[in-house]
Amino acid sequence: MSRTFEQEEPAIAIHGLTMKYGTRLIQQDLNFTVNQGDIFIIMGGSGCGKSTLLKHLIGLYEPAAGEILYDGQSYTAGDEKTRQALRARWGITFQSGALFSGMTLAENVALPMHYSGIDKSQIRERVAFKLALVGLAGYEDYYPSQISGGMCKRAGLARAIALDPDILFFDEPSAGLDPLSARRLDELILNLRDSTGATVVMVTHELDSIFSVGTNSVFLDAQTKTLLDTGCPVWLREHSRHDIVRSFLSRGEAGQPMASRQGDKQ
Ligand SMILES: Nc1ncnc2c1ncn2[C@@H]1O[C@H](COP(=O)(O)OP(=O)(O)OP(=O)(O)O)[C@@H](O)[C@H]1O
Repeated sequence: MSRTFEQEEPAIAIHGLTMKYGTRLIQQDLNFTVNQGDIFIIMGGSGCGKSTLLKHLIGLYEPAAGEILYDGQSYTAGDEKTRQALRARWGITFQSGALFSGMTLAENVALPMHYSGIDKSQIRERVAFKLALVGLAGYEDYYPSQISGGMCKRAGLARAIALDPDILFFDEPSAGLDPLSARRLDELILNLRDSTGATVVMVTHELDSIFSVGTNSVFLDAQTKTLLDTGCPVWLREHSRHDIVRSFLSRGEAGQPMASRQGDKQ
């Protein structure tokens, strides 16, 4: 499917989404959009439902109510064929979604390619290209145990972009990294967005990341069990009408934005 930035449809539109575990309500009546090319941050206090929202976005859980659309196409109401076609356009990296330790970096990155019908003769070259994109050229034959945590995260990104996804989903991409490696990962995410044109959706607690790469966001509140605000994090820090959002975003020093912002205003 081609990626057209001129189109009016948002990359993702969420209408009246309610999420539950059994009878336990996590969040209700969420309405927001993720635009093409956004680096969209899902934020909020601990336990408010950020990962739960991400899992709904990638179809791991069914909404208790509401609808999720991609490029105007309903995933929620879609049949399995529609859903499969939509999923094929996503790249996903989970915090715990580590690399397979018994496989080299090249084998890890090649894994999704083997299931996608890509010609075997092209795989090695494509893997090398993806590893080069994340700064790991020449590391094809290393095992995860032979490289640093930051490099492992970057290899995870290479695997997530193996099939040229339109949307990248990350859960706490920089968790466990030292500040310098976390910053490098942010820069990489920004570069990948710019070089591949993918939309990025990520859960993160890290204020530095939120401000340096986030072009758009949603703030979930555990108490009211709904979203309080949506928009560019830098803008929300100054202008959210909710004290709790401004105060959450004012904790600590905010770095200068790295992103060439597409949504500095709401
Ligand atoms: N599979 C599950 N079954 C039942 N309850 C769950 C499940 N997963 C998460 N929860 C609960 O749902 C709530 C939201 O969890 P979630 O992990 O989405 O929050 P979060 O905002 O990502 O949290 P954190 O910032 O601490 O990572 C929590 O109270 C959690 O205990």
